[in-house]
Formats: sequence, structure tokens, C-alpha cells
Amino acid sequence: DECPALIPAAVKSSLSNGACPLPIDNASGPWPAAVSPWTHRPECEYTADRTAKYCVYTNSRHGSHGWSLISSPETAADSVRFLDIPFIPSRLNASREADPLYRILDIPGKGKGLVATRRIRPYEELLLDYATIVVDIAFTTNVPSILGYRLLRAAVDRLADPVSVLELGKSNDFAQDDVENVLRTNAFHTSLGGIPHIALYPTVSRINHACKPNAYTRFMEDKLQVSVVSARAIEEGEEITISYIALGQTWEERQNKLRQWGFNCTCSLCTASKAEIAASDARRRHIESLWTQAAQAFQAGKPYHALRFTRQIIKLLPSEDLFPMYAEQYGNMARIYFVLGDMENATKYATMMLETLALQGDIDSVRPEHYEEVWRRFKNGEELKI
Ligand SMILES: C[S@@+](CC[C@H](N)C(=O)[O-])C[C@H]1O[C@@H](n2cnc3c(N)ncnc32)[C@H](O)[C@@H]1O
Repeated sequence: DECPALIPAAVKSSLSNGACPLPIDNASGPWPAAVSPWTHRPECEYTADRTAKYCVYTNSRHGSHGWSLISSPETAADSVRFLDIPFIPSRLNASREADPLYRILDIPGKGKGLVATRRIRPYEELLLDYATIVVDIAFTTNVPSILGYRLLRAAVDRLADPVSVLELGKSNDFAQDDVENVLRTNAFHTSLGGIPHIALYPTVSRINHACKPNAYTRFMEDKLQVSVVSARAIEEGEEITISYIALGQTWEERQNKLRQWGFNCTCSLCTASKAEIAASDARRRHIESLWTQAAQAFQAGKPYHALRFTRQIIKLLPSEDLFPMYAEQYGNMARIYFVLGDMENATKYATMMLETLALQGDIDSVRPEHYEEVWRRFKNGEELKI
């Protein structure tokens, strides 16, 4: 029961006098327009205690793969705005379609993965991906599984190409259903109107984990999009990798975290010789302890000690390829100099931090108001994050 084409936002708002879209569910009017802008009639299930209802909403033409959302009727009504974000393949995507930067290939011991088709410069945006399935976490815990699996299956079957989702990696030992397994193996946490959800990004899902990754993800929760950016130069034929866990951890900490993802890591760092792993762990522990000492010294009113520790951290970061930690450490240097009243050095390090954030794509460009924001936060003792 597919609906007619999506009603354009301009028409929709004149129809409803600009009011918010009303919640709809499986009992909404019989005609297709009653469930617009969704292309399919929602299917719903109640929680075990029957106090809440969750439905699957699909627009099979949104983005590159279509979009299915399993959520409450209220969250779905609030999420209609995502359908108004026009899907115009970016210049990047359009030119890359003819000449993509990556190819999906079999990677020994890891299933499929992404491999660079040419040399990629540091901080290049490699791909842009759209969430294709988004699920409210409360649905997964509160709706009885048998009923829930029915909605999960509908969420996939209504997409333009269900197979592209069903054939994604499945490595979760606890999942009892195929779609559940795909989600548990591949989905990321996200927030929809402040409510915790998980989101599946089909292309990013093909990127394997490495403990010294050469790329990182930038989530744009307000658009349900994610882009992947190179953290350093990537050579032609090299696998593109991201880290599924926080950077900088030791071998044992990493194995514990990754086991929860359902696999034993076979990245180059985890399969290095015992001696190399021990040396890497020692460097990582050293960086962490310097960080603790820097924070303690700063709090104890010993800024010169804090400076010394932070300088050492900055020197050690490249030894473990921890490039994404630079911005934070430059920020710490700027904060210490600020407290010392040395505005020349505070500005120098604030500039290094902002330039790094701009390179990483966290901010568009370095602008005067960014400095004002940094000084304001330092004055108020707020956590440093732009
Ligand atoms: C998000 S998927 C990545 C794409 C997946 N290889 C595929 O074929 O669709 C995550 C799964 O890939 C495999 N994987 C990813 N990184 C790995 C690594 N460093 N070592 C071993 N297996 C890995 C595991 O099976 C993991 O559950």
C-alpha cells in the first residue's frame, strides 16, 4: 500500500496551517494520504504492559536507501522533518559515484571491508551516509521479542533494497533474529528528539575496526547523517578503518570492549608481537598517567607542572597515532596559559586547537567568535569542547 509522492514541505505547511504533524498510527484514515509523508501504513505493537505503542514508519524514497523508523507515534510525528532535508547527492557523492574513493572487498578474517581506490589525503571526506533504519531503544527492551521481530522485519522489507541490509555483517551471539543480529553488529547510538535510539548506516557499517584507525566518523545527529574523514594519508589499496571504541586504551581494555561487539580484534596492533603490544601498552599507560597528573596539578594550583605534563603528552601522541587527541591537548595548553595570564601563548594554542578542529571538520572555519567562546568558557571554568 504505497502512498503517492511525498507532499512537499511548502504545501504541507499550508495544508496544516503550519501546525506540527499529528501523530499517526495503524488506525489512521484508510486512504494513503492519511499516512503521508510515510509511503507505507504504519504497523504497531504494544509494550508488554500495554502502556506504550511503537510503530514502524517508512519512507522508501528518502535518502539513498529509504528510511524506516520504529518509534512512538509522537517521535515519528516529530521526525517527519527529517524527510524535508533534501536528498541531493553532494558534489562529493556525485563525482565519487563515477570514481569512488573506496571499494567493498573481502578482507581476510574480517568479512567485508572498505579499501581505498587511490591515495587519500589527510582530513578528506571519504563518504557521506544516511541512516536507513532507526529504532527506539525502549522498543527493543519493552516490546515482547516475537512481536518486535515482526516490526523489525517490516522495517527492512519496506526499504527499496532489503537485501543490502540483510547481507550486512552478523556476529552477535545473543541475537535470535537476523535483523536483530544486523542491528546489534552494526548500529550506532543516536538521539531522536532527546530519546535514545540506534541507527544503521549501511555503507559505514562495512568499515572494519582498527585500534590505530586511519579514519573517523562525524555524526550529524540533526540530519541522521554520518560522514567518514581520513585521520592521516591513506595509500591506494590500504583498508579504511575506524575505531569502534575510545582511543588510547591498552590491549586488554580494548579486547574487553570489543568482545561486547562480538568479535576478537585482528587489527595490526592487536596481532603484533608480544613485545610490540607491551611497548604500545606502556606508552598508552604513560600518556594516561601524564594526563591524570596534568589535571591534578592544574586543580592543585600548579599550572607550571600542568604545562610540563601536557607538553609531554603532546610529544607522545604520534607514537601511538593518537592524532584525534591533539585538539583537546592544545585546548588544555591554552587553558593553562590563560590561567597564567599569558594571553600570547593562550592565543597561540587556542589557534592550534581551532585550526585542528577546522581540519577535522568539527567547525567550518576559524572565526573571531570562536576565540570569544573559548575565553568565555575558560573564565566560567566550563569543560572545553567547541
Ligand atoms: C560493522 S561490521 C564491519 C563490516 C563487516 N566486516 C561486514 O562484512 O559487513 C563489524 C564486524 O566486522 C568484523 N570486524 C570488524 N573489525 C574487525 C577487526 N578489527 N577484527 C576482526 N573482525 C572485525 C566483525 O565480525 C564485526 O562484528
